[in-house]
Amino acid sequence: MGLDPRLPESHILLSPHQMYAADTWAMQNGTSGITLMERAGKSVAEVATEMMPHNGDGTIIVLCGPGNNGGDGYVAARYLAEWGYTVSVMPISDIMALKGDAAIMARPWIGRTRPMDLNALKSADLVIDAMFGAGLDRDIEGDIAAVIEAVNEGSAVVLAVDLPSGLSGATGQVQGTAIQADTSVTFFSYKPGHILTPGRYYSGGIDNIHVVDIGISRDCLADIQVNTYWNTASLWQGAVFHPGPSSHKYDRGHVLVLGGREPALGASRLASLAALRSGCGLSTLACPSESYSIQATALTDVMVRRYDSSFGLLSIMADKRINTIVAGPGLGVGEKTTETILAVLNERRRTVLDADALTSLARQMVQLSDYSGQDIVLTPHDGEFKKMFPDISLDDRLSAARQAARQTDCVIVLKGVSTIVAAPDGRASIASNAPAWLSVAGAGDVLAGIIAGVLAQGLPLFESVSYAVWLHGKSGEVAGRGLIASDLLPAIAKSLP
Ligand SMILES: NC(=O)C1=CN([C@@H]2O[C@H](COP(=O)(O)OP(=O)(O)OC[C@H]3O[C@@H](n4cnc5c(N)ncnc54)[C@H](O)[C@@H]3O)[C@@H](O)[C@H]2O)[C@@H](O)CC1
Ligand SMILES: [K+]
Repeated sequence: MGLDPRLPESHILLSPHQMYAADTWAMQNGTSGITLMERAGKSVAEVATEMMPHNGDGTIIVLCGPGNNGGDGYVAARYLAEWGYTVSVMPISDIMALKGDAAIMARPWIGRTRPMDLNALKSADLVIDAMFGAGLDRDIEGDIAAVIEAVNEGSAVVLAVDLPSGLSGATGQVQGTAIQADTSVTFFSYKPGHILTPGRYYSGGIDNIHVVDIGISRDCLADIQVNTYWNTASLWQGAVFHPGPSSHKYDRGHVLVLGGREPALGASRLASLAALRSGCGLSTLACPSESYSIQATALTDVMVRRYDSSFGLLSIMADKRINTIVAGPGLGVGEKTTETILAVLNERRRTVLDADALTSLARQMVQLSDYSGQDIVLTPHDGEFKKMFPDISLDDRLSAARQAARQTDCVIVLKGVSTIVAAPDGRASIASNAPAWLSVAGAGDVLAGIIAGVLAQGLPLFESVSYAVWLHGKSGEVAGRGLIASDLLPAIAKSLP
């Protein structure tokens, strides 16, 4: 079982670097490294027993690496042997070169230590991967890569200690090659690499990553600048608007969606309806005169206005109750769009820029940082991101989103399997709840609308956008396989927390 997302602080993700700080804090405050390792290894052994037949049959091989991850492996092996399992250790490096806590933990191991045997690895019942964890600092190559390939090709069930070896805990990327684990046991908190993809899949999937308490007090967090979060309820639940008995629609904000011309009329409709479903009080779609009657006929719950110039748009926006704007879905790419967006930005409302708005801005090299201090959200997918930020590599998506947020002073929603929300102040959330079938035409338009609908309710920006991304993923799950974008609209209502 993975971590319960409703638990307070379950959303905190510590990078390997921050985890070292937590370990160090614990050691300076009375818990020795040996004690931490003993607890870590014991909890690995406990999870291992759940993966083995209960009659004690079957063979376990523990692959032990050169550092403290290997130390955890020796402890796990000792407990499993004590509990009657057939377990052997296969070190991937010279045991005599072990240092510190790992060397201390290798000493009491009196069970079988065997030389590397790829065939034995392939046919074991369970392989415990204690080769590398937080200390992975380069690509895996050569003999060790061959060991990993043998484990991945073999029939053994695989339990990874802390992280599957070869997986970066910071980025979720594979360094050279990586163990494909069925289950992982990590300590104190998830690491970003467990939630980001492909790391989440290499770790066994979110429900199969156990986070265990090894006795590190939460007090250590006071000394660690946590800025990366799993996008779950405990991150944003304090920031969700729940209308009270006397609440009025005007308390819940008014979203204005800027629509364009044929053939993409549905996109802005989806966004304007998604905004309403997400709890804002009112939603208006502004569109050019030529598409007015089509949009007005198609929409019942959304008000429809016409505008044919920036001037016309500004007269609609003279209504100060309109507090959030969505520009992009179906707006069209080009100079006119850029001009419209600049007119909107000068009005200083909360603004969501998506799709055609992003492409138009990228072409004209508009400096969004000129609007610094405003609440602007950009929602690029990879293609749009590359056009907007050609100098930022997407190899490490978390860093890329953070860099773009800092550069533009906007909140970046980098859409993908694990959508990242990054704020200019360095905070970032990573979502893990979007089902594969959410990737359909129009789903992005719905997301832009949900974000605006939540933003219109006036709650803190980063938490609101993270919540909106979560709600979009949840709606995809509720709508189920085979969904089309408009199925998401009723599903939003069923997904509200
Ligand atoms: N006292 C502690 O600090 C605790 C540490 N814990 C465990 O310790 C781990 C971190 O230990 P370490 O910092 O020793 O790091 P690791 O054990 O993850 O690995 C470090 C070692 O691997 C080598 N290495 C790194 N990348 C390599 C590559 N690509 N190819 C070959 N060799 C490579 C390094 O040179 C170093 O010798 C955690 O993941 C966790 O499992 C837990 O026991 C909890 C307590
Ligand atoms: K490992």
